[in-house]
Amino acid sequence: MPSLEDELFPSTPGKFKIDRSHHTMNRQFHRCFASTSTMFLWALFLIALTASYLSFQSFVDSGSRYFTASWGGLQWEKQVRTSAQIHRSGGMSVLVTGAAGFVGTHVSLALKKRGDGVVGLDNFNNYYDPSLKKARKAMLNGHGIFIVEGDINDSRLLDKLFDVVVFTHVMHLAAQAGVRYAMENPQSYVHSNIAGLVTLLEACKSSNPQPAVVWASSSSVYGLNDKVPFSESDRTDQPASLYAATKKAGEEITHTYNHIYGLSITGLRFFTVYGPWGRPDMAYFSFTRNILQGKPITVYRGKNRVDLARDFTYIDDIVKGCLGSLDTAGKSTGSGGKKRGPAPYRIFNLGNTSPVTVPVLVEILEKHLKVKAKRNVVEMPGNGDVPFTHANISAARRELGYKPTTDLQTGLKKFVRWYLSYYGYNNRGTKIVN
Ligand SMILES: O=C(O)[C@H]1O[C@H](OP(=O)(O)OP(=O)(O)OC[C@H]2O[C@@H](n3ccc(=O)[nH]c3=O)[C@H](O)[C@@H]2O)[C@H](O)[C@@H](O)[C@@H]1O
Repeated sequence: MPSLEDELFPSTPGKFKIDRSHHTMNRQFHRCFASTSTMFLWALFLIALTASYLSFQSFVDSGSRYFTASWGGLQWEKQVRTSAQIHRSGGMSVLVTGAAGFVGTHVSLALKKRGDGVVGLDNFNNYYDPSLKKARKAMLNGHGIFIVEGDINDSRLLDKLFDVVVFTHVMHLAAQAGVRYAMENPQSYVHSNIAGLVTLLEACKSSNPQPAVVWASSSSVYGLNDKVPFSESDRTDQPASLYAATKKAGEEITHTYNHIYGLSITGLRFFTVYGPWGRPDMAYFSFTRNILQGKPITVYRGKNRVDLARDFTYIDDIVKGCLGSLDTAGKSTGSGGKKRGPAPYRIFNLGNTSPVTVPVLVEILEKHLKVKAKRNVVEMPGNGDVPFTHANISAARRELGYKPTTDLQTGLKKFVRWYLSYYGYNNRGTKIVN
């Protein structure tokens, strides 16, 4: 039988080595542990020691979180409140996630300009050049819009924001975008488009009153659907990329929050949005950069040498669709995390209804840039792309008053003008050296 001494101090090499040949010490140990009351005291002492260690650890943890967090404090709360203030009668206070993103910047600005309260949230990740996001933020700051630097996965931050402001609406645009990047970094899509979405919906559902939620789905949910034009009632169960799959999952997830908790939900299927302050990862943007720098561009082509086509949609039209969605959203019905009645669940295509092929996109850019592109035409790799997109927008026209007015020629002209000025080119496409 092992002695009590062996059980308390197992002879693990290197730990608590006791010199067994030392008689005096041995006797002292036996005396020490002989009575049960001494043992009890030792046990109490050990428990107290462990407990104080654990509480010290949690103090250190929360302390470091407090010191490293880029949000919180009285001054911060004041900035959030001021930014959320409504300056028109019947206006709304909107939390815009992904506010330093392309669509987020334009929507935030449009809301602020018409007198609504806006608080932005963005994690400024480096999926593409964060300096462009910082520049958008600076522009928004200049218009009195405060952008909180934080992640939609941070439930403490979201709860805090809902504590500080009574948001009537949430415009949820934060996401991991990009169709082809999903093969490189699949986890980031799950992190933002699934986990982040759920964290945000949890905060919305628990908020009292609940806000109405309008969020960005994607035309990519139509996947391999070949019935044209794409209508909201068409099949969306054949996604061609993980990106599309996470957006489709978002549509199902938001449905459950509508069904169980009474959140008012509007999902917007954006069709290849482009324009000034756009996303550098998208074709029209990266083509422009390469053409100006004299570098080749890769133009994908579909099977049987068929050109790929997109229903490119100009940002100002998309903004009108977003504001129309917020204006017609209808209230959430839940409170205290409980549904009190049915709430609206809507999905709309926001497209342009006139697809243009990628080679024509390149021709338009060449014309506006006055520079010839070096094309490298390759067969579309199996990387999640779909051959074409084409929106049927009758539902959005009917319910939101959505009516796109900018064709690709006009929209790209505005984009090119912005690009040249932002990146310091003169209007002949020559870089201005300071
Ligand atoms: O409509 C949408 O829902 C999606 O629109 C875009 O996705 P995509 O249409 O693929 O836009 P681009 O990446 O700009 O590509 C446009 C077209 O150019 C083609 N392309 C792209 C890149 C390239 O180097 N070469 C090239 O020919 C693509 O195959 C595609 O046909 C966005 O990137 C997605 O985030 C968005 O959800």
